[in-house]
Amino acid sequence: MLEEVKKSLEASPIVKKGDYNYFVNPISDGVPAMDPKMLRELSLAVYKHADLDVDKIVAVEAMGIHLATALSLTTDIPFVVIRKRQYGLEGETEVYQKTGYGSSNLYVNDLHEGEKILLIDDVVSTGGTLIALLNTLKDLGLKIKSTVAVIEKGEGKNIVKKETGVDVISIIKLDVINGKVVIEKTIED
Ligand SMILES: O=P(O)(O)OC[C@H]1O[C@H](OP(=O)(O)OP(=O)(O)O)[C@H](O)[C@@H]1O
Ligand code: HPA
Repeated sequence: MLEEVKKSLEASPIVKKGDYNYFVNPISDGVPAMDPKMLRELSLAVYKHADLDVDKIVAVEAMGIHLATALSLTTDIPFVVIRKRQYGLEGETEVYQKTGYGSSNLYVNDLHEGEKILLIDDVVSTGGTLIALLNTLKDLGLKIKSTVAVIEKGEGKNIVKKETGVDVISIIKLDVINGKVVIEKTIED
């Protein structure tokens, strides 16, 4: 298990975004093309390790969406997307997200006090995105049963734990060292 995922990640090109070493991969970018076997493998790993006693799967735009879709098709749990687009719907909540290379506003819709959720995204790196979202989702009175970042880059998970107290489930931990992706561990090791 996860051998194809590891191979694909190790082959990721690195592009510079300012000082930030950004790896490019099907899981985090949809580039190059995603092998459906790999998506199934990742989805199965999330299925095995996350708490699925939830009302909704919550995806973060853009690169949480395919992961949430795959999990939703396996579990029959509905999913909702936290978008970068503002709709101005009643109850919409704005969240400011900052990553290692940019920032934007995110918009939370159709999540209601007391609902149990599984939050899923592709990568946790500086933790900026998950920290901002977890704080907002807690303020909205949601019960966050699982938080998944399929890939943990660097110290992302520890930073989120320190700032929010939340344990992020990650399937693969990696870092970029000397211009290359190095896999540090997987959830199965
Ligand atoms: O831990 P952090 O440093 O916050 O990085 C993680 C975030 O960065 C990427 O999002 P991005 O805003 O690039 O959007 P995308 O999903 O549309 O690529 C990724 O999808 C995560 O949401
Ligand atoms: O290096 C990265 N690659 C892809 N997505 C990301 N999201 C945060 N960092 C990265």
